[in-house]
Amino acid sequence: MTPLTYDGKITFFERFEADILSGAKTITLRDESESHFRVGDRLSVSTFETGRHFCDIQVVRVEELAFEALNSRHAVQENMTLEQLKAVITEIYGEIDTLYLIEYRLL
Ligand SMILES: CC(=O)Nc1cc[nH]c(=O)n1
Repeated sequence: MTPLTYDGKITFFERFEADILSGAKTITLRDESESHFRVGDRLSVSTFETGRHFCDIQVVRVEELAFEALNSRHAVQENMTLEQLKAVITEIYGEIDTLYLIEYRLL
């Protein structure tokens, strides 16, 4: 079998791992420091807390998104309610105006 070559790495909090692996969470919303991902990139995914690798993903969409434009479709793609999603983003990034939506598929 040909080994996977990676274009980069990304980390997720452990609390999101099960949702990613089950396919319930198909996007992630990041700040400008993680806006460099490109469609087609194959990423090694590990936990933020310990760096444990738990899957590989391929980026299928990258889009700038205003916090104010977050809607219930984004929430479904994050497996949360819209209220929960806004609270999680604010908890992670504080007050933030511009996000980067990264949609991915599991490899
Ligand atoms: C580690 C980290 O920043 N994780 C994040 C941030 C935003 N969304 C997400 O799914 N995971």
